[in-house]
Amino acid sequence: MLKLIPFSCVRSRVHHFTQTPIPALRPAIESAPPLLSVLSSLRRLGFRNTNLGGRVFFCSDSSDGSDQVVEAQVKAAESRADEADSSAASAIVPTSPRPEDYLTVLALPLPHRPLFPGFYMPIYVKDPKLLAALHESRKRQAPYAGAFLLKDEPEVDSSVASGSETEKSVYDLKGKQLFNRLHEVGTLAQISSISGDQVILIGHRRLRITEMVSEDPLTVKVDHLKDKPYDKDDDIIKATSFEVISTLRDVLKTSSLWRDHVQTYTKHIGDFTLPRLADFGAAISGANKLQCQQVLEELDVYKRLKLTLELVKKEMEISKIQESIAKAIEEKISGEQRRYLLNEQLKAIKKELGLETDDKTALTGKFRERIEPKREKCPPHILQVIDEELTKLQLLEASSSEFSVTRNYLDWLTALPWGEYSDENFDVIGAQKILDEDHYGLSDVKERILEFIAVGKLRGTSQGKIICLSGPPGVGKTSIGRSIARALNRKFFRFSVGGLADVAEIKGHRRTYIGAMPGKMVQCLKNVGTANPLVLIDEIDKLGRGHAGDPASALLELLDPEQNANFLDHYLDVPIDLSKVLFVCTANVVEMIPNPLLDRMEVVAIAGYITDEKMHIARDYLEKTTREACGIKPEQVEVTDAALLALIENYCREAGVRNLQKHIEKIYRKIALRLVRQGATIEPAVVNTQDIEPKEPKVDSQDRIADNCGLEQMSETSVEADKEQTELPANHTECPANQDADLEDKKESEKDQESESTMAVQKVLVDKSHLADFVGKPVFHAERIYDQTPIGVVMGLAWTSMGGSTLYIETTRAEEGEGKGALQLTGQLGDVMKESAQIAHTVARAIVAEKEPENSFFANAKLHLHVPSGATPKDGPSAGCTMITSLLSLAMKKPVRKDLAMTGEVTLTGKILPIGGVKEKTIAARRSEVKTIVFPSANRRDYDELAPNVKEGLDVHFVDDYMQIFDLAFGHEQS
Ligand SMILES: Nc1ncnc2c1ncn2[C@@H]1O[C@H](COP(=O)(O)OP(=O)(O)OP(=O)(O)O)[C@@H](O)[C@H]1O
Repeated sequence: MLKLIPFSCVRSRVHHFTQTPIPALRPAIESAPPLLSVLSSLRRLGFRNTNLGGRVFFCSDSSDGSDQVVEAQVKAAESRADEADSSAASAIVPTSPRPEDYLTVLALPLPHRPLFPGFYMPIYVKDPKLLAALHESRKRQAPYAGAFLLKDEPEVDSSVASGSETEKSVYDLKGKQLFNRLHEVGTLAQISSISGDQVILIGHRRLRITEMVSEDPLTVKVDHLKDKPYDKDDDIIKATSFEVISTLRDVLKTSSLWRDHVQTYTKHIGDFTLPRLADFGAAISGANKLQCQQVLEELDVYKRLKLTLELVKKEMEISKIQESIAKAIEEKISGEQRRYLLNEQLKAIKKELGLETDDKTALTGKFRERIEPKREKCPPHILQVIDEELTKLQLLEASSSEFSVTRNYLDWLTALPWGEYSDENFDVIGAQKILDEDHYGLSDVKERILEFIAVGKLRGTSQGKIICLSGPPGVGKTSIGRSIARALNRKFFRFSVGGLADVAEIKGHRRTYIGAMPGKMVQCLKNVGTANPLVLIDEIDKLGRGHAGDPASALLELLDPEQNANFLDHYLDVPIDLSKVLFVCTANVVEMIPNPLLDRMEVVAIAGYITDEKMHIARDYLEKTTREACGIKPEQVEVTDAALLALIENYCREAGVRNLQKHIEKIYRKIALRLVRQGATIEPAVVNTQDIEPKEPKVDSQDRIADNCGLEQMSETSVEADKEQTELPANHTECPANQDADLEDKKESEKDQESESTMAVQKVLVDKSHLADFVGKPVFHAERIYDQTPIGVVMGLAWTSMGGSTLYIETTRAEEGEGKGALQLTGQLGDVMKESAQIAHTVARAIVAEKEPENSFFANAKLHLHVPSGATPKDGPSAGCTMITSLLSLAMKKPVRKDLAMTGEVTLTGKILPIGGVKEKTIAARRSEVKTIVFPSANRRDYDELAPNVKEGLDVHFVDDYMQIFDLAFGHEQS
């Protein structure tokens, strides 16, 4: 590029320099030939060149004695000089074409921004005719055209139209259409270079279109505009320009892009007169095209400066925001980098000091350390797998997924208790003590465990076994499991398989799956840390069907003593010895356990508890634990036997004791609340919350009152508190005599009491009479719906998963008429029960025919047999004998004996077959106050095994044939 610059002293011969270009040079420069031509023109004009510090200076002695110097930045120029049409070489020349030479110009549309004087702008000319015309004008040494900003198309929504579409339609504009779309004011642009369809324009001065001359290519007549005259010493103009400059300077500090603009401009134009300053500011700002056009159209220099100031100020704000965004991001990134670097440094330092080895080494060390103490007991094949995996771990890349799989695998392998066994307890007496400590009764289970211990003692080692405890809910199956573990000194692990449907829960997932885990058994071993725990598999009768494999079969492998010495978990993939594990399963209904599983178990049935047993459990176990759990001391509370009995008989009649436990908890929670309300704290001593005496002065009198009312001692404060809360009960009237007798003593001791009263506390008494205060009104039990069974109604005994219960068979005549004999059944009866009703009908008919030949009841009566409660589904053959009795009662119009209940399957010939659930049924019969029970003879053994307290007071008959029942049921009436 060529530029005239001030240059005072290049050589001694050079005297001064003027900024004015040499008139002789003008033609050469104006025609903008390639650089080499310029250089040769200069030389022809007598300039000599000299090289100073990489720059070439052209010097010449002028006729008036002054030197004029032209500096050529040859370095940049030379590289472009090779291109014949080099635009850069034609350069920004601070000379202007004469207006009279360019009154008619080609109109170039600018789609994006106007061109400001002194600035470059590349544009693309797609119109071939226009391009040809531009080439032509360059050839004619008149490389100037008018550049005008295009107006937005009014109907096109610029936000919707995509950029490329807009551009395309702009290039398609021609002639009049294009003319109408051009802004009036534009710039005289020097065509610096043309390469392909790219044209580089250099802005010179403002133009205004006056009229269109020709359409294709669009040529227009123009006026050359001049800035309005202005006073450059005017204070306001000065101040505005300074503000523009200072704002520009501020922006320059932050924006490197602007810095480049300024450098280029200063280097090549360097014209910072006020109009140019305004143009410069607007041109380099990021303002939109209309704002820029506004600046271009403004000929008043002051106004232009003001417009520019607005734009640069806005630019300043934007650059501030940009700076803060950049800063924030930089801070974040540098913060993270810093942390990373520090961590790396820390690692390196630790490694250097030997404090820490790298991840892999540390991990391997950890696993080796873990397995080392177990090495002796660990089976060799396991050790081999561990060693192989450790070697593999060392070879794997720490970030690879394989690495984490191997690490987790090793974690499990090394954490398992290989060959670790807890010392077993072979002390039968000690074990019995522990079992009795935790549970009342359950003698069958306890006996079985003691046998197990005895065998273990004799053998010197115990064998893994599967015991299945079956029984209704809440009879202590789960809790005795825990107690057995304690008695055997084994670790306890419980898992419930109720609803379990995925085999992977038992056998684990293969290691290749993401998030793979070993099965429950391996988790159990890791958890308990010994290889001989007691594993309680809860709810085995509720095992799910299985959507991925059959969980029952997987359990089979786990439980079978033949197979489980080499149990293979999918995740571990090495055989584990589970033969020393004692499995205890629990189930409510044994029949629901898959047969192959049941076959391998020793089933110990736990029937429900009778009232007497429940009393013991409540008194000695449930009450104790609940009291402790509530933080109540024994001396602070008394629950009477009568209250407990009422609770069992009226509120908690089910087979188990869970409901009883809940009720006891409820009572104790209420007691705790009362005690707290009454201010019970450290010194518990006294009182029945129900039977409150106003004053209680002396110890001897207290004893007497306590005898009558359950009141032992009372403080003033507690009395006051209780007066507010409790009404005096009925039995309060029993006490006045004592009160009267002690009245004087009370008065005397009142003063003494006052000082001690704050610490005294009441004792809460729970009696049958006010049990409802604690647990609400008793629940109505519909088990015994008839006090005296009417004709056609007989009580049967049933067994359910919740324990035993009594049920009635009701028969009545629905219709009568010659030959109408039929039987209708209701009560949600299953197929087996329906069949047994049909059998009963036939047998009953045969008996009547034999006993009362003239009785045509069955032949002519349509009968209806119903079993309440209708909403409960029922099934089974054991109600056969009850149905016959009910039908016979109706046919012979005789009610059955009072307090009789029966159960037994009947054959068509009247034979009685055995039934199940003898204990449950006996207990249920007792609950319903039945005195006489009929069981099949085949069940005699089951009955004999029952505890004496269960059998106490019952008249039980064992029968083979229905006729025996007939005699029992109706014989009594006859007699
Ligand atoms: N004979 C007993 N002696 C002392 N407490 C008992 C006795 N039987 C049951 N319990 C208590 O009853 C509560 C319920 O027992 P548990 O949960 O073991 O019943 P479960 O038979 O396992 O019931 P489910 O079949 O519903 O699982 C426990 O708190 C337990 O301590």
